[in-house]
Amino acid sequence: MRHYIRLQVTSLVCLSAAVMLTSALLACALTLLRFARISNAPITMRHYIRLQVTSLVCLSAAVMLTSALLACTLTLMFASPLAEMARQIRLPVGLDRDERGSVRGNLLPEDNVYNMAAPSASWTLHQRESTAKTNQSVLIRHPKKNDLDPQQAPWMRQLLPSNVTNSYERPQSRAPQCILLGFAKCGTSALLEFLDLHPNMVTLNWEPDYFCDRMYKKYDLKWYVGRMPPSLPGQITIEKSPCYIVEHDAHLRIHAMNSSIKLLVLVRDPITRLLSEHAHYASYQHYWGLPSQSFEDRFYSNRTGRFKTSVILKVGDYAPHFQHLLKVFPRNQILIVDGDKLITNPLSQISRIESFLGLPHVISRDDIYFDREKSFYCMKEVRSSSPELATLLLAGWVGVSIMGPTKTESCYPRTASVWQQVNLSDVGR
Ligand SMILES: Nc1ncnc2c1ncn2[C@@H]1O[C@H](COP(=O)(O)OS(=O)(=O)O)[C@@H](OP(=O)(O)O)[C@H]1O
Repeated sequence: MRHYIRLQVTSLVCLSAAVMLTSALLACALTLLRFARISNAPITMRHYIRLQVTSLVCLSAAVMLTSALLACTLTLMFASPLAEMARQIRLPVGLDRDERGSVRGNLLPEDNVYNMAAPSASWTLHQRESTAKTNQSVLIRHPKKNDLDPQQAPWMRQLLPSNVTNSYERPQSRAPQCILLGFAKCGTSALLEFLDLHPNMVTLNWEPDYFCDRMYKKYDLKWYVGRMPPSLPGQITIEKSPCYIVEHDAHLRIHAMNSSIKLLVLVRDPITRLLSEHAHYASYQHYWGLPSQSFEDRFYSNRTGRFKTSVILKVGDYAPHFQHLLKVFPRNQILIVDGDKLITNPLSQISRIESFLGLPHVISRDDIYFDREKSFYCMKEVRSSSPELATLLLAGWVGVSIMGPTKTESCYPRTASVWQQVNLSDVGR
């Protein structure tokens, strides 16, 4: 706290000095200019030019000094909360902090740092073979130099005082080394929350959908990487976007970003999945006061006596999606997680994921409990991922420096409320 107050006071002193110096230099420049204009004394051309030049030099000096002092002030203001964040960020297993805040210990084995190699030369051919849309163009973006490099936030590095954090413990946004591709309504949100309990995993708590058409056409890789929560080396960044598994171009795009990435795919009994999706839509209709649509109305055509070829139905037809995914990625980079077991025995699936990612088995029975009312396993404690940079900067600006991990009980609340709003007789149960 003392250190923080000292930093804030110093930054304020810098700011005041900047303001005073600028005013003094501006006043000087203006006086000289004015003197040159109104002086009745006979003034030679040489004299006049000298005056003008001196005033211009004064003005430039004022601008330069102000910028330097402002930069200094901002650095001091932001450095403290950033350093605080660096101190509080969860350390991956294998690293420890000593009482002075420095990091000690060995990083995880090499195979945890997945290779971000550029796609192989054979990729273009492979791409043509694997996509069914041979005569359509598919937008694939290969990483450009520095796209995936977390060191590309030099301004953040500079803001971190080197005596507080050493070079490799600085939290940075990194491209995910693992992606949860879907399927929607199979428990993807709950799974990600469970995984966030692991100190070596950092999860993004919203769905960027980056590799799906809608976003991919708008944003580049730098944007995507920049959205990832800050992590330390040895920590695996994970994001989930259920559109990736059903949009086959997304498989190609992910491969183009990182051909050795690890992928998780969560599946569940397709009928339960479908009912869940129906319940989800029904709850929205209910919420917006729209007429409710029965399961049959949504999926079954009385006219043709057949199921409608609905996108929602196609999602649960898992096979074609896996077929395509396996054309793009080798089987050993994909882990299929059982969504039904995730509900009854989450630890069985979490443990498989820990092994798959080469991480120590850390998440245990002590981290979760069964909530009878919700009929789901919940987390005893949520260790929040690192705060988003924007929040951090804002916090720094208003002088809030203490941002510890939040400790709250968390349970995924959606289910019970959703199902209550749906008449199950509608869905033939
Ligand atoms: N632990 C735990 N807590 C709560 N919910 C759990 C859990 N494990 C799995 N599930 C199931 O997750 C279903 C929602 O799936 P998703 O998170 O993939 O939905 S979404 O695609 O993000 O909308 C959700 O489906 P519904 O029950 O239909 O809501 C749950 O059945």
